Amino acid sequence: MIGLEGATVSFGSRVIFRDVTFEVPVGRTMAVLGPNGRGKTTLLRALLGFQPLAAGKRTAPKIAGYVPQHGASQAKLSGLDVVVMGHAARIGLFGQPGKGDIEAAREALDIVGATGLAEHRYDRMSGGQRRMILIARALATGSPALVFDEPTSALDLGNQSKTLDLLNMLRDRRDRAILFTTHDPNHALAAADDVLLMMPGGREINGTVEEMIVPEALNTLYGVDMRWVEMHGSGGAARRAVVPAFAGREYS
Ligand SMILES: Nc1ncnc2c1ncn2[C@@H]1O[C@H](COP(=O)(O)OP(=O)(O)OP(=O)(O)O)[C@@H](O)[C@H]1O
Repeated sequence: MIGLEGATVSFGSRVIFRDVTFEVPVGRTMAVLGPNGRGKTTLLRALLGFQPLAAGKRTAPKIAGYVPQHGASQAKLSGLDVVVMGHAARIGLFGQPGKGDIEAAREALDIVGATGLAEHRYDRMSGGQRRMILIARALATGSPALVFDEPTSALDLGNQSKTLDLLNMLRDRRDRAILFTTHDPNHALAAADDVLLMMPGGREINGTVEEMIVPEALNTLYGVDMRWVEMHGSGGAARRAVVPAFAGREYS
């Protein structure tokens, strides 16, 4: 389980969030949405213990799989080297990775469909390729908690779809607590069970996807009119998406 209880974080006199409580049990996935600068990354960092809490407490395993928004460029390391670092906390600072660590890393690369990147230099990869390596690194920790900071940002539509499929595949295993941030409510519809909304003005609310991803709440969240659209997905099944009223183009 991962979560916060009565958690407050401030930078100097500026409170980023106050008295936030939520939990993600093993087997569920939560999406966190909120406007730019509202504190989503800070919340993830607080959850993982990188950011001290001014009040409250956090629950997280000692080692969590964390996928940051931007991975540092890790000069001259191969994709495989970076994924093996997912085991670094287990290996220890001066330890050498053994056969088992390399096997675990290769398996994680296989799960994310990035086996072909194993021998490529990480610092020469595109943003999307690095993201896949970082996801594999998080899986290689073997942790029951996975935390993703905007896993679909800066990805083209095809890679957004692949990343959402991957999140769903991990969710369907129901053996981890998964948390991800996103700016797209449809990504919460696609890959989450629960949602935490960090509302403007410092209020947080959480509930199931069905309760939280509704036009009224999103109107308030972003200050933009939102509406449902009905459509047929690639499999022919009826689907609902939520889009801003500015989407599309007038036609007659
Ligand atoms: N170490 C820090 N010291 C001071 N202020 C900080 C620090 N880290 C973050 N902030 C501020 O806290 C606020 C929340 O930042 P954060 O990155 O958590 O927002 P976010 O919701 O993830 O934003 P975005 O959607 O734009 O990525 C911002 O105003 C940011 O400038």
